[in-house]
Amino acid sequence: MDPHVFVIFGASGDLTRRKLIPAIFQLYKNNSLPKDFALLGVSRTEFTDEAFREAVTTDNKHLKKKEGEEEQLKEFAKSLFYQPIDTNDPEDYAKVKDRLHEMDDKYNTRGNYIFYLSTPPSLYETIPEYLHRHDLNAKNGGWKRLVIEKPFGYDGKSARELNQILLQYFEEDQIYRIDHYLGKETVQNLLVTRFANGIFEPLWNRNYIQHVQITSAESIGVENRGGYYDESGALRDMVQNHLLQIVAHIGMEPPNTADAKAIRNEKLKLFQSIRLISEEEVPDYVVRGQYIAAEMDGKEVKGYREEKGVPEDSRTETYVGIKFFIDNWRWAGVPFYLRTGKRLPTKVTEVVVTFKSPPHRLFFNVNEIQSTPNQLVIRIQPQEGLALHFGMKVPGAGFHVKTVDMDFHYSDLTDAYVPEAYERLILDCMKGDPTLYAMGDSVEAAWKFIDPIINAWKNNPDITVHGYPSGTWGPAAAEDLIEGEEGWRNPCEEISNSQENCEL
Ligand SMILES: NC(=O)C1=CN([C@@H]2O[C@H](COP(=O)(O)OP(=O)(O)OC[C@H]3O[C@@H](n4cnc5c(N)ncnc54)[C@H](OP(=O)(O)O)[C@@H]3O)[C@@H](O)[C@H]2O)C=CC1
Ligand SMILES: O=C1O[C@H](COP(=O)(O)O)[C@@H](O)[C@H](O)[C@H]1O
Repeated sequence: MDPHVFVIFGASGDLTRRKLIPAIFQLYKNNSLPKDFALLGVSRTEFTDEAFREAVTTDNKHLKKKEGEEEQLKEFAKSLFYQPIDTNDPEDYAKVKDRLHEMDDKYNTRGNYIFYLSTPPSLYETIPEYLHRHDLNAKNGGWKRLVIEKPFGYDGKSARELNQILLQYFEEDQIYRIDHYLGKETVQNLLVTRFANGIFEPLWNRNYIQHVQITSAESIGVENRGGYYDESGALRDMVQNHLLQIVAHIGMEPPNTADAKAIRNEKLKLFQSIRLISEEEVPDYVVRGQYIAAEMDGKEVKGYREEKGVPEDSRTETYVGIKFFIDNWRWAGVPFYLRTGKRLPTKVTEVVVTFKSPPHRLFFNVNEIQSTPNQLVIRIQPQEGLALHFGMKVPGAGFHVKTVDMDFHYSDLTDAYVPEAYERLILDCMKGDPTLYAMGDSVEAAWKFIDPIINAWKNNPDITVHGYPSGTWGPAAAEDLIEGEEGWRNPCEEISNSQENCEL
């Protein structure tokens, strides 16, 4: 890997401490960083190099050190530096440039820079422009890459404008739009499951699949991000990016090669095939909800409107359930269902593919023994793995069918270290591999699906925001989305509030 300086704008913020520094420290421990490497933190807070090092290493509760790693952490901290600037003052970027040149001299980093924007999104347009004014975007004299955190835009129009602005200062191959779900091993494994096996793909279409469900549940509330979240809501925070990326992995056609361009092109085609839900259809296809105070795991938790930074009359959704269709040859007529929410019973993300029942039913159950359609459950997190549910004969007289499971747990595959999503994505950017980053046109295509829903909610205040007690699976109205079918799979049939019992 080339030597370089990794520059973080927003270095005093939560994401830097929570995800970026722990990921880069892990890369350091795995010997994945180049020998000639330095990290420059930039934000307004007046840290010295030393104070910054302490804040993001020794004083960082998110950086989990194993016993005996203190020395490594001290060594790693020596490569961290900090430059306070007023991010809104173009002149101040000269200070960043000077520091970068000093580092090039000292660390032989050769003008190769990654600029990681981990600031409020309002700065995603400003920072690239000011970098350009100081010639810090030019490809000559070393490569330059720009990483943009989510949210990428607030709606389709702003995403398009942001793309246009970024492209004035950086070329598309320099821009890395991060979606950390793409860095999850299990999300990448969706492609391997589909395209490296002969058994799934022949069945992966409207002839055999009855419907597809995708659930991404969180038991936490909005924590200290109420201000941000209230402007965003579950639709923008989770569906526009993470969940639609999962849909793309499930729904896309096989790419002709596994390279970045081929995969990203197929995903784009998939996004373009999702049938838009018109504003008028929104009440029938989309359910929104907001968590209310209740007891969870024996503790009373606040309702969303009581959270810090949230207005007491907020109508922002903390839950969304959606039914939609993909209008192409493969998926014609197959309903897809998505749901995501905060303060649901547990943290779990999974895809459930329900297959059609056989055309003629030979075996009826005469007693309570259950028989359900075949389902493939792909667990993204936690207890990552895959389970196939199918019917088997119960031993004894007659033909009684019982649903049994054949399952695979990722943890059985290897003892090898599985990298965190941010670690994988940062490493790819360092290597100049954009495969797991989103392309500008895909992001815009994903917004096209989201925009009419946002508009319907904005223009029609009569569309209900359903309250749901914290610790439940969301509004009852979401059950009605899955009309005439099995209903949402409960990922934790055993004991709903405990992850340990949330079996595949
Ligand atoms: N935190 C998380 O878990 C996640 C965050 N993100 C995204 O990452 C980005 C950063 O999030 P997060 O770290 O949580 O946010 P924080 O509010 O914690 O940090 C924002 C950072 O930007 C700096 N900043 C620079 N200029 C300004 C300015 N003019 N106004 C306010 N802050 C400024 C702040 O430092 P200073 O005040 O010193 O200048 C601070 O370092 C956001 O876009 C967010 O959506 C995405 C996924 C998850
Ligand atoms: O981007 C976001 O993702 C997290 C969920 O990520 P996960 O890897 O823990 O599943 C979510 O909590 C947050 O609101 C959102 O901004």
